[in-house]
Amino acid sequence: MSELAGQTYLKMNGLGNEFVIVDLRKKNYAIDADTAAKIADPKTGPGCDQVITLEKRKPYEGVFMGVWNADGGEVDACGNASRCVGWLLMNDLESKEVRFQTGAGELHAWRVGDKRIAVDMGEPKLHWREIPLAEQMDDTRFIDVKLGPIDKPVLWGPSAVNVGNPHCIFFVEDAETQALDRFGPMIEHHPLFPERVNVSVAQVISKHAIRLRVWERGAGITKACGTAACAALVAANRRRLTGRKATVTLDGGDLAIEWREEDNRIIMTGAIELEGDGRFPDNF
Ligand SMILES: N[C@@H](CCC[C@H](N)C(=O)O)C(=O)O
Repeated sequence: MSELAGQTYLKMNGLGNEFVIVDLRKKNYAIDADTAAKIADPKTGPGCDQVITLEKRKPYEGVFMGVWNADGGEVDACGNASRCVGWLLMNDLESKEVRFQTGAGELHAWRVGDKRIAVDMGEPKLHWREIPLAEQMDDTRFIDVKLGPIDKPVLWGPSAVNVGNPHCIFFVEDAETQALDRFGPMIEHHPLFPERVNVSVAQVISKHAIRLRVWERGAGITKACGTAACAALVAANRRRLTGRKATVTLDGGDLAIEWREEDNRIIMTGAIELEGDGRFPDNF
């Protein structure tokens, strides 16, 4: 039996990217990788793509948002969960904006509609050491990695961007036909990415529209990935394929992404959904 037995949780999603959110701010325990994986697996818990914890975590001031992938690994950033947590905290505080902490730094979220939230996701990191890559690549707009079997590559030369977590983005003519379920895991575990990587295929529709499908590190294909949408817009703009503002269409819906020229920060705007609450069973 774990310390979560009897504890309540919320189910939320951002464009179908599913979260179980556990509020541990008044508890004196944290979750670990095994517990996160047990919560995320629908055979043993409520099931989700990411487990999100709200914590008082030292040395952070204020509320800390913990992000745990379905495989149990803890990571630093989650765009869709940031909108969900922003919405929850703003409701708690009866406020129109809020700041909270993550492993990737402080985030600022504000309300732009009833269940529509904007988040300042910070500045992208573009140097190969910051992605991180295992070897020097001076131009992260086009890195030397192949998607598919070494002797018969299907795609090659993605961009790499870190937006609090590592992303690699392949620009393709048709995102729908890419076998992301086959190639996603190969690239996620490619030795060029020492912390593994989130893998996207991006189809540029126009200067202001991108179609994106994502294989998430530690979670597989999800209906939407907010940080991937941010990374894709940055990569597309660096390749002069789009402007600095675009609608990114994921399987679960649209995100508006802007990479601001004046301060280099990425603003992500999109919907959130509250599905309901639940309680971990007494024998959890
Ligand atoms: N779904 C998230 C990203 C979650 C973390 C990611 N899988 C990673 O391992 O970095 C999003 O909306 O950004």
